[in-house]
Amino acid sequence: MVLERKIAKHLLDIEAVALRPNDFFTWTSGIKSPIYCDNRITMSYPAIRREIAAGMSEVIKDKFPEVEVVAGTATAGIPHAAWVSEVLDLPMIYVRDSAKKHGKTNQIEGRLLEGQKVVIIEDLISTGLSSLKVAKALEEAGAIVLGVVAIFSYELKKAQDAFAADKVEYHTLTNYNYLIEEAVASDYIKQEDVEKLLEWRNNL
Ligand SMILES: O=P(O)(O)OC[C@H]1O[C@H](OP(=O)(O)OP(=O)(O)O)[C@H](O)[C@@H]1O
Ligand SMILES: O=C(O)c1cc(=O)[nH]c(=O)[nH]1
Repeated sequence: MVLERKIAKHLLDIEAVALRPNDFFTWTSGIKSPIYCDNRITMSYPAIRREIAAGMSEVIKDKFPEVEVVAGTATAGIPHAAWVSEVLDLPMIYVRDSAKKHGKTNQIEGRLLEGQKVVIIEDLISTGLSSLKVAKALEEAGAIVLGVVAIFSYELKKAQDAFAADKVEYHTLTNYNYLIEEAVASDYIKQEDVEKLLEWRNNL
């Protein structure tokens, strides 16, 4: 089984994926969705989180070999960034959604030096705006952002456009299409649900 299908299967098996066709979830962007993928659940499964860290590390070695620092996005990207930085033996930082209101008033925590080459670790990409906000904060702090690596993406057209507009490269371990394929193969959903789920995503 290819890694994309394997990770999708793990997300389904640990019930990280929830479907609520009659009571939509609200995403961070405000989008109302019949599906929510809670990748935070992967923290509770050491074998799966190790597979994610190994997968992300391979992507980084392949696509961003000059990386010097791994940056986690607050909050869900932080634990994965920690595990990836351990695999790659690299420094880690994390980036808050906004600057702290007290203490050192940092948005970026950890040591970031001017001109360092950074890869951002995110758990999930919907519109991509959270990742791109982190990329902007890092660039404003003097970093060179090589790209973003995430576990999952809904592959929304608006996310692809936003990453392209900001010239930020991104890679994910799996995505919505693989998740749906795997959900049908594993009998989590029926063929009739597939059309509805794809139509909903394609119309966003
Ligand atoms: O691509 P986007 O449309 O920006 O959405 C994806 C973001 O939403 C979730 O974070 P959330 O805001 O729920 O915060 P958390 O990481 O603290 O749980 C997720 O962890 C991503 O960071
Ligand atoms: O866009 C979001 O906020 C979002 C969607 C999703 O499926 N899972 C998640 O953690 N956040």
